[in-house]
Amino acid sequence: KQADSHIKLIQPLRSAPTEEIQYLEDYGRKSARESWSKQWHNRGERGLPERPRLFYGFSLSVSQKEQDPSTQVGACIVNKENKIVGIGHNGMPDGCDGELPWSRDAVNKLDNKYVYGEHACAHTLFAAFILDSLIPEKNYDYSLFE
Ligand SMILES: Nc1ccn([C@H]2C[C@H](O)[C@@H](COP(=O)(O)O)O2)c(=O)n1
Repeated sequence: KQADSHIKLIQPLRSAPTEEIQYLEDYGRKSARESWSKQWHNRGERGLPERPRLFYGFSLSVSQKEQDPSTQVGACIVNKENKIVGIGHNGMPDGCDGELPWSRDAVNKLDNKYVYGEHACAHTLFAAFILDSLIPEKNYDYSLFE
């Protein structure tokens, strides 16, 4: 799909220091609550551009929804206009929560999550494309993000 070349996938570094993760999570929540349009083109106090930092914050926040007991990964898909077109996390396919195993090293490979689980980026990308095809006018409510 042509849109592929226009999107950026933003995922937090798993090795980020705890305090930075906490900061980004708080930042994501705070930004969702407040009107921050005036800051949109500004740089944050830590020197990072506001938007990537905000997208990181959302990714980190949504990763907390994941049920995988060992690793929670969030993803945020942003189009060429820097609008969020998808947000999601790793996990089992929709509708299969509670049905499939979370084991990592069971002897029988079919008892391991890796056979069934979806990476956060794939899960989110898929959902974004479904949304895109269901609403071709792209008339999403982006007011929260602008
Ligand atoms: N880029 C990545 C890498 C991994 N994940 C997910 C896939 C699994 O649910 C989990 C890894 O589990 P572990 O081997 O750490 O028990 O993380 C992802 O979504 N995106």
